[in-house]
Amino acid sequence: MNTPHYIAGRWAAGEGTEILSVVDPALAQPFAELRAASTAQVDQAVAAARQALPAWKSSAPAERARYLSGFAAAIGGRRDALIELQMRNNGKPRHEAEVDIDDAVATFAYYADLAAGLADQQNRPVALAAPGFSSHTRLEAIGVVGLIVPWNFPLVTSAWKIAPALAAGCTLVLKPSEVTPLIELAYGQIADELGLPAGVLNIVGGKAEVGAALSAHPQIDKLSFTGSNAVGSRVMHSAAEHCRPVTLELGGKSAIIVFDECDVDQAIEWIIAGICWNAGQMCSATSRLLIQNGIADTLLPRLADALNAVRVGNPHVGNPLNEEIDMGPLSSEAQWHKVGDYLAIGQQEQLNCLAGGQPLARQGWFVAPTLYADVPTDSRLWNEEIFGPVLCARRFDSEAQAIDLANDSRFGLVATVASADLQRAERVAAALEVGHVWINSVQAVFVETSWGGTKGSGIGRELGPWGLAAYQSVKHVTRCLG
Ligand SMILES: NC(=O)c1ccc[n+]([C@@H]2O[C@H](COP(=O)([O-])OP(=O)(O)OC[C@H]3O[C@@H](n4cnc5c(N)ncnc54)[C@H](O)[C@@H]3O)[C@@H](O)[C@H]2O)c1
Ligand SMILES: C[N+](C)(C)CC=O
Repeated sequence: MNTPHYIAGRWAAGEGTEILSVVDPALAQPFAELRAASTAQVDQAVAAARQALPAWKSSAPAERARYLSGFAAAIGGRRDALIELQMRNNGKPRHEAEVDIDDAVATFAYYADLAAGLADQQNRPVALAAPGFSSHTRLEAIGVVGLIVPWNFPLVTSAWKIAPALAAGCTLVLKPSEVTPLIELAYGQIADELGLPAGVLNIVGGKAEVGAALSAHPQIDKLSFTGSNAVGSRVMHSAAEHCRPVTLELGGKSAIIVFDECDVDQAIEWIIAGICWNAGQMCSATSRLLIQNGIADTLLPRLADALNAVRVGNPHVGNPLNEEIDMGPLSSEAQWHKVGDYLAIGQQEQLNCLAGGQPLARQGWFVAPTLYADVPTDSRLWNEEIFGPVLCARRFDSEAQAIDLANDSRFGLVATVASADLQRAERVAAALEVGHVWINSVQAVFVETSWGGTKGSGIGRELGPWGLAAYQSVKHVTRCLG
């Protein structure tokens, strides 16, 4: 890949010093490499976005809606290629890669609709208690936005930022993760195909240096970052230097709470989906399992059996068994070492391991789905985001105790409540300090609902109308009628 950066409507070769290796994690083998952008190219991308801003910001919302619908259709048109690339570069099983495409398509289609409705919302009068004045509201694009994303759901996390930013009238510079630097290039190709005005959407690939240059850039009006807390904190520091806004979608250590009256088989399905989807590499992984005492002795051994039965394998397109796997490898060697370190800590802490507990001895970066029972609340595994298929369980007696345990975390992204008593489930959902709660469900995410965390899991919300508002600036025009 010789020209992997999209700047001012042109494809450019990288001028940075770093080489990014694009790896198939199931084989632990690189299949492409590319040169990162230089910081001068970051400047060029931001300058292009700045130049494109006045026209794009003042374009008719209906025109922006047409482009967004075009993105939705064109992603759908690339479905097979994007599925295969995600399987190959992320190690996702086919059915998971399909869900990501559907999510990206739905996101662009949804924000096309919201953009189409923007004209009606412009200049709406505000009722004032004071006589003698009138006021109306203008919703304006925030400006040039820098979007920095991780590798675990590359197409989706980018769509959640690009679509509302374009709908609002912002121009943007996207920095994909160095682990998955090819997948989001589809957005540049689509921009080309649709004739999106040059500079409205720019993509610069690279590692920390490129992200840092983008987040510190004086010509950026807002940063939206999805990734780790460590880097999110740096991005926020850079934003603070310029007193500009940030949206941060960070890590999690989310709880799934299973009450006595829950059906065991259904609970196992939700628990496994919450920890094995994307091999546990989800910000929203429900990696802390809280089980009520009355069901724990039945549930735990059956859960261990079910985890041992998860079909872990190579999702590679060339593998004839690729349709029959439930879970692929971890997406990178670094992540495999990180998860392996936590499994070693689990051994040192002599945790009660009921399933897995080891990286798998085979080619590729595979880890067995792992379950530790009765994990102490001061264990590192109980408190830290592992980002792998590692589940820590504890028992509880009462509803109040479950809520306290679930809320006892520096994170607050999501939670799942499993209970046949819906009044109880709603009560617990209301008491949880998180941004999204599922009741008796796998982690279904709908574009109309919000996404984002409380506490250390981030600042702001994506998706729904809140995701659009994140790229809008509110202005009031007040007139004296006298
Ligand atoms: N809350 C959410 O919606 C959500 C979604 C997906 C992932 N995540 C989180 O992302 C993390 C995993 O992803 P990751 O390993 O790619 O995260 P990461 O923080 O290492 O990297 C995220 C992005 O930041 C860039 N980056 C690295 N150093 C930078 C710097 N100094 N300045 C600016 N940018 C820099 C990276 O190149 C990458 O593009 C997990 O903590 C996970 O919980 C959160
Ligand atoms: C934000 N989401 C749900 C796509 C992925 C979390 O890691």
